[in-house]
Amino acid sequence: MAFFARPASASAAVRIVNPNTQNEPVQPPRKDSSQRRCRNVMIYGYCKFEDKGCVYYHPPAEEVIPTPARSASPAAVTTATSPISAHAVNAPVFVPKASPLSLTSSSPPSAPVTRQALASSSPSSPAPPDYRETYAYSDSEQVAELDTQFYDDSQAHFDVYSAGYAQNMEVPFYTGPSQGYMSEPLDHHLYTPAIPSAFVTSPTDSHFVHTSSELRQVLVERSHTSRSAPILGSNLPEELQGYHTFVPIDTVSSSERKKFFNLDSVVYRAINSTDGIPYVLRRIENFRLMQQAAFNAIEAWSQIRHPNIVTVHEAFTTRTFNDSSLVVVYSYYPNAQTLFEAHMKSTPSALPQHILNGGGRVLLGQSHSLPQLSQYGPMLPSHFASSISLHQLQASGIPERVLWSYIVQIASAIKRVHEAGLAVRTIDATKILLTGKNRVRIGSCAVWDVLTYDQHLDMVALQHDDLQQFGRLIFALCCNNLQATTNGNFQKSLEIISKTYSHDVKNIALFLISKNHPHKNISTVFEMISGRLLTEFDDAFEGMDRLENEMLSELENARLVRLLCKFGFINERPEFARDSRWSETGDRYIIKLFRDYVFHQIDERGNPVTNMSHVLTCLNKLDAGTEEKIMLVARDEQSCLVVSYKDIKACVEAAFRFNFIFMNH
Ligand SMILES: Nc1ncnc2c1ncn2[C@@H]1O[C@H](COP(=O)(O)OP(=O)(O)OP(=O)(O)O)[C@@H](O)[C@H]1O
Repeated sequence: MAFFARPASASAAVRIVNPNTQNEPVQPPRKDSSQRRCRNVMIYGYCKFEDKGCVYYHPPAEEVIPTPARSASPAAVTTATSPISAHAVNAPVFVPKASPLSLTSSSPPSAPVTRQALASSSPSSPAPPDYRETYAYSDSEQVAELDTQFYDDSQAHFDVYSAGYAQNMEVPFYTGPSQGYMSEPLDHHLYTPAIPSAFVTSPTDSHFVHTSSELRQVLVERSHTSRSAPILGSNLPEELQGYHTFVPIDTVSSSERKKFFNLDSVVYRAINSTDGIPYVLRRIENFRLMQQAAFNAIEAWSQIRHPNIVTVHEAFTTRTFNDSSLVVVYSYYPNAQTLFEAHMKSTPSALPQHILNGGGRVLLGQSHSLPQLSQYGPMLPSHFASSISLHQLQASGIPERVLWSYIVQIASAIKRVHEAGLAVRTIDATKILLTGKNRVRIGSCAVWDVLTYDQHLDMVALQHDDLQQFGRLIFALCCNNLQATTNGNFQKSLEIISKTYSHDVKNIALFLISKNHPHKNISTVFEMISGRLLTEFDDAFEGMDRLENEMLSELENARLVRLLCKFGFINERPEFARDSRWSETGDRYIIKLFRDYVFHQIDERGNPVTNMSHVLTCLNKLDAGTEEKIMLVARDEQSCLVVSYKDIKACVEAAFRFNFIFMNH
């Protein structure tokens, strides 16, 4: 009989051998099934399928060492040939291959074993061991739950496969019924559970981070956007200053030229050849650089790293576009929208008429209104849906909580810039980007500094102007109108703010747009909004907790992919075909059997079992190298190995190292 025996020192694997063939040096021809001793008898001393069509040999009762009495305590069930406990190795009941008739006519799975039934079962009345009992021994608390699960699953399996059974009689490999895997209890230490509701203020929503499923959708959409292909025949340069694959971000017809305030401007996404990362290139058309020193501002801006500022990377001039253009390069945020696009640009066609007529008006600042708006979600980009729905309804502004979040973030960005001795100069709804849920970043920085270099403007005045722009922005957002403070709209806008928002909002907005205020600077602004900062901190930290939790579950993927790669490297190497024993010996043999155990399970009708949770459970346990033991059965069913995940992990590591060394020499 051929089997693999690891040196005792190298592995804790326990071999379960067939006693009839123990001394045979080579693999014998396969016996007729009727002569082969039933594995259930070998393991459990008993086969519950003996009278139900099991074709294997069942020795008379006196030949079999009796199975120990059942007990609710973790009793060991020993076998005639193995000193180990079948329960201890989680050995599933061996269901014999039998004629289709005998199995299809077998009775449906037995009724579930309840905790009461287990407790009342007499120790002196031997019964076929049942792997439900394994759970009872290991954790009695789980029995009731597992019983139900087991029974339902097995019933379902019975029905699902019964039709196709007769066609699948050539069973190449078998390790036990699939029900065992379906009811396998997960070791929750190996999995990342959803964040417990006690850890967050709201189990479903958080201010800065989407729910898990939304987050995934948003990230996938961003990934798609940043990989979108360039438009063919767009006449864009193939390469410019180390950037390639140009894609215009905001495609507009030539009749409606985009403006950077009053200058013609185009925004592209392009990939940097050095780091392979996409960037945004803002091109200002027809700009002639008179002095190289104008780029000093770019140098200063590129030093600024702030979570609410779109980082400036570099700038250059070019004639590639058949004019003289200034190009400033920024970090790229896929699917970013300007505050104007997100909150002010009307999309009337996307809204039902009764809403447009005012019937759907909702009170601002009351977050409980938001869920009702989800019905319009599909028309809106999902990543902004929860924060912009109110605005898409053309109500007069945005919720107060969101507004304060913007105010705090923009104030923080301004403070950083002013402290660096610069002025922002682009605090405008068309230049501030919404890059995530309630996350804003001031974009297009530095362009004005280059454009107006020769005007030698006073920095203090420019910083003062920043605060006024900030005030105008708050008015615009509250009133949903870019012209809220001009064209005679001021009084009306003030009324809207007074009616809709808190006194604090009105105060800060008025303070910011005021002229000649003696103590007007960004530090005073922070004194005024200090009461709102803690809410931002709290929400930001909660967002971090959520993201960390999401990250944890993704880490599992990386671990599992690495493991799968190792399997791929080790198993069935065609270049070793000359050595037919390549995967039949040593560590590789255990790995091969384990691979079968994980991926090539078949059910009692010979159908492949594609149970992902079984695969994930096994791989996670393998990665963790647990002490839990499993029984691996050779393809010829002549030998079994009882090994722990820890042993298998050691085998994988050793074989992988061997492969690696071998391939590198
Ligand atoms: N750094 C960036 N990352 C991702 N997208 C950006 C970035 N900067 C700008 N965009 C996007 O490019 C598009 C055009 O930007 P632009 O500043 O021209 O906005 P706009 O609304 O067209 O303003 P204007 O009315 O002044 O032309 C906007 O949709 C904006 O979201």
